[in-house]
Amino acid sequence: MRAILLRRAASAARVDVLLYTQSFARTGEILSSSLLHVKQMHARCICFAESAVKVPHASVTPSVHAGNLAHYKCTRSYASDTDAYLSLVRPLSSNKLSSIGFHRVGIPILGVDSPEIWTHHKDLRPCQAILDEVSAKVEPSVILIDGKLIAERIKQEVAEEVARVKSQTAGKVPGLAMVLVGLREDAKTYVWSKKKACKEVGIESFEENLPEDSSEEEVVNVVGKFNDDPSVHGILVQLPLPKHINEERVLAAVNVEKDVDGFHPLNIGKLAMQGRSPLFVPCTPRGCIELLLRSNIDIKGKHAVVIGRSNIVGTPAAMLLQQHQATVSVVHSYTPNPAEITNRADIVIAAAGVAHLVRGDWIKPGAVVIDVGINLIEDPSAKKGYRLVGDVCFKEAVTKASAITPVPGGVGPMTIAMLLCNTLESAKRAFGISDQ
Ligand SMILES: Nc1nc(=O)c2c([nH]1)NC[C@@H]1CN(c3ccc(C(=O)N[C@@H](CCC(=O)O)C(=O)O)cc3)C=[N+]21
Repeated sequence: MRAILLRRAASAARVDVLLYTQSFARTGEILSSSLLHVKQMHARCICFAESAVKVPHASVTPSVHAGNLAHYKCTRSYASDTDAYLSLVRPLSSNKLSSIGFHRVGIPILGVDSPEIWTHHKDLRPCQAILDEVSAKVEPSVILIDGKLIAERIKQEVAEEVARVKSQTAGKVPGLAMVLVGLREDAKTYVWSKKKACKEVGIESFEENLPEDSSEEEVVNVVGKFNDDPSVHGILVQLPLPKHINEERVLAAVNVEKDVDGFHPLNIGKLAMQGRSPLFVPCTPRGCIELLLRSNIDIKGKHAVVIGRSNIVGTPAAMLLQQHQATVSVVHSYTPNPAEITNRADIVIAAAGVAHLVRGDWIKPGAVVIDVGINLIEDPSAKKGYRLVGDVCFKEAVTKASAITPVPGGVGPMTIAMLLCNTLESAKRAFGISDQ
């Protein structure tokens, strides 16, 4: 099964090297040294990890990204064999790959097992190298959409409203519960920043940390406990969950009236329908729209292109843009001409999870670019040795766009601000308090 998937993926992506491992975290160092070879060969490479971990290890991610030779994307979990399976650490030429069976067959790859792998890194010149050449050409009129600032304003509004709720309910405040399974570093950071934001605006936060090997039953039980707790108005199950846990079942267990992430099928379903109002809209897509609205950017009648089709960003973002009267195209890893389609967009929302996927030539002059990506890339000049970049090659796009969000400081802080808004709205519904 795994061999078939790997072969399919390799032929789809026209890669030279395929690295496969059970977990980036465990095999980081081995991968790093293999990737050095890859780098020297100027090969195209894809790394797979069985665990759905995308970013975490500085030791791996920067190497993967070094020189933009590689793009990687963790796929869904496959059959879980025993040891870390690092079979294909083979920096081979394409010819050699063919000789061992990795043909460029070009078959369409469809079906549930198809991994989401982007294959459009045509230009192997690292984005960084081009940057300095173009930086002189930046349009002075381009608007930098400051997500951090806008999120701060929203947090102030939320804080004022929380105070009003408190005074009208003899001291009751909104409550947000977070369920974290396992000990992923990045997840802990996110949960920490969400708790901090809650504190800033007067929302009470609850946290339940479950061990990585918890059973689905245990996770569902914790969700149930928060469902029954009247001081909790929002429940957030931090994603991704460990692979032995059925995400669909856990998310469906969240009381739809406390689903501040907006991931409950009923909320998503209503979002997809005309004339229905979901109780909650997913935070990141809502944050993108809010950035547009608060920057006085018209959505109505505009052509919007959403890059990526995930359940948590791409798909709900496309639905939300339609609710706002945009004409929407969704570009994904099987779209043959993503640059061409994106180049027709007035508004681009990039949510593919691939660093620097969107290059300058993808952007129509004057387009508005919202970059949802959060990717770590190697940067020796940075204190930690890596830095955060988006799905958009910022310095190229900034020469074309009329407005653009940075990473960090763009969509990220808005996700948290929208979570606070959703929690506040939920509490107001529970307390029977209307908007003033
Ligand atoms: N059930 C669930 N709901 C989520 O909303 C959810 C999730 N699971 N799993 C993980 C992702 C990721 N996420 C982020 C939130 C804020 C920033 C953020 O504030 N980023 C800052 C900086 C971060 C930094 O510097 O490290 C920025 O972009 O400026 C990033 C990422 C929410 N997620």
